[in-house]
Amino acid sequence: MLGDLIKKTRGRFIATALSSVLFGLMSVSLVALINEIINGNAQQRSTQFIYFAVLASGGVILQLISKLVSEQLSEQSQSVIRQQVAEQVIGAKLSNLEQLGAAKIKSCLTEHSLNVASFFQSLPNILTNAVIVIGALVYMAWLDWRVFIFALLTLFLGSLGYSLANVKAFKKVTEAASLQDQLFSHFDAITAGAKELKLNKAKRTLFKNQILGQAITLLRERRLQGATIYHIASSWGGFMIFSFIGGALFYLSQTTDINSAKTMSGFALLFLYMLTPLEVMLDAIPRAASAKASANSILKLTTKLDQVTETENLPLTHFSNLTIQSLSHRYYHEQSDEVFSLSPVDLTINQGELIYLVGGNGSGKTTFAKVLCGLYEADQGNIIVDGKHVSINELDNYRQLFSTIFSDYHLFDQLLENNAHALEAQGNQLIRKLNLHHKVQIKDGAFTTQKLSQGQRKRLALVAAYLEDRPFYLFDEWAADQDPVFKDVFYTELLPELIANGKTVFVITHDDKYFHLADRLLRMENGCLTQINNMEEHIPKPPQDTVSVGVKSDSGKALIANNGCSFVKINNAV
Ligand SMILES: Nc1ncnc2c1ncn2[C@@H]1O[C@H](COP(=O)(O)OP(=O)(O)OP(=O)(O)O)[C@@H](O)[C@H]1O
Repeated sequence: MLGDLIKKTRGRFIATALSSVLFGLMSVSLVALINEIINGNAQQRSTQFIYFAVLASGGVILQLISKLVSEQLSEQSQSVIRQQVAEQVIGAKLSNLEQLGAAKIKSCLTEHSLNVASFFQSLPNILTNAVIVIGALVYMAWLDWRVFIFALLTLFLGSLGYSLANVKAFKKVTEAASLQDQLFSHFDAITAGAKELKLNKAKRTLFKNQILGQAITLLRERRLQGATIYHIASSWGGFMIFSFIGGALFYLSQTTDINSAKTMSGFALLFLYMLTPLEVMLDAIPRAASAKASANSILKLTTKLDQVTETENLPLTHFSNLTIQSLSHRYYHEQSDEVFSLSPVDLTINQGELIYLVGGNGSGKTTFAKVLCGLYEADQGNIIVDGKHVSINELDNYRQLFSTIFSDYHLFDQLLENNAHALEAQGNQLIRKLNLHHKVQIKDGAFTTQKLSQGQRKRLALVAAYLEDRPFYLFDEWAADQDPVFKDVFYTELLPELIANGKTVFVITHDDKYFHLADRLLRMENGCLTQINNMEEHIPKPPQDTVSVGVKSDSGKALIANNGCSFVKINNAV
């Protein structure tokens, strides 16, 4: 993942790395120069001061450049990761997304991306400090090779302690990363379940303390455990550094042949100068571990998102007949070890047909609709459009035939049409037709509001679907939350209008009152699709008397109350 990031931010990464390395080199040279100035003679000093001025001002400028470019690098890397994950999510199969759940995806798009990007941003800083440490070691070797060997030995022991600690700490950090994904699903529940939590104090307390509270505590504990191990390792590293300084000083003070003022002051300067870079590098290790855990989470997510290679062919814009042959789909429920299967379906739909699909809850109507419009890849079977087989790679082109409103539809604020402005007049006309004009309009290619009732929002979704102007319309219980008047408008006006305009319409419905309007009636039962040929038997007889669930009015006449379902005359209303 880091390699990919470096590739995508190459320009800024090279600029940051280069300025950081140069700054590191200048810093070490400055230390060496200071030591030369302290121990040099008066003759050399004027030239040395010129060098000092050049190195110092060059260092300050390079540090500024490095900070500025690194800031840009951080923002760019964050947007690259987010864009990359978002693109993969958008391109993934619907079944993958449903299996993974929104929480994991959100967690990767936010926290995990930020984690990786912020470590990536600190890479140049780590590089600078690494250069300073390496430069200091080289200068040390030049001053005295024995101290240099001693330094290498210390570094080896220090890093050995770190790598041992890292094994344990990384487990905690990885665990924390997956706990964070779970926490995001609880965050979703806070807003999605706001009404339920507000209405039930006991549930709210349990959710707050046991579900959310425990998840937050567990995450905090794992992060803390990981950080504690790293801090202990860091202290071990600090101990090794001071042991080295102490040991080196002891050695230098005991060794007469190298006990020159220049060597001693050189080592003193180096020790002091190396302390901060070493600490920065030690501190970078826990952040690197956390970034690695986040990168792994992102990688795990993206590898579970199957991307389909699309063909160069143009999307389908029309069809005369659409045949599905032995098409089936199955869900596997891991927790209950159960399977729901849609039995192989054979069906031909002709352009301009109005088809109703009926069936009980959980019988598989929505699943079939998703397979029909290509949202789910069928486990077996074929889709044939005008005699041409639709391959998996052409499924996206095939999907462009459909405009759908499922019960969990999402209505975008923007129309998301290339010619959105040109469609405004038509859209506003439809809004008027659906009696929403006093609530909402389309302005600048977007709906002015979505603060509408459930039924009104669904009508607005219908406007958006109409504007898509696709040849095949699929409505999954669209009318379920419409009032009787609009139900009637939908079945008796809107659907026939769509058919009259050459569209094909597939409606999932429970409204038996309108079954007689369909060209064909299909039934789904336990995943089995059948066609109802004797439609009359399934169409309720029109009521012989008019309506009413009634109560007696003051005048003694029965009041008519339309309950929106079937109409029953109650003669003996009291
Ligand atoms: N995303 C999913 N993952 C796993 N199983 C699913 C998924 N969606 C639906 N199911 C299962 O498939 C079966 C059929 O569901 P489906 O939504 O197709 O029924 P339906 O006939 O549309 O029901 P309803 O009338 O209640 O909308 C159900 O038993 C359900 O548990």
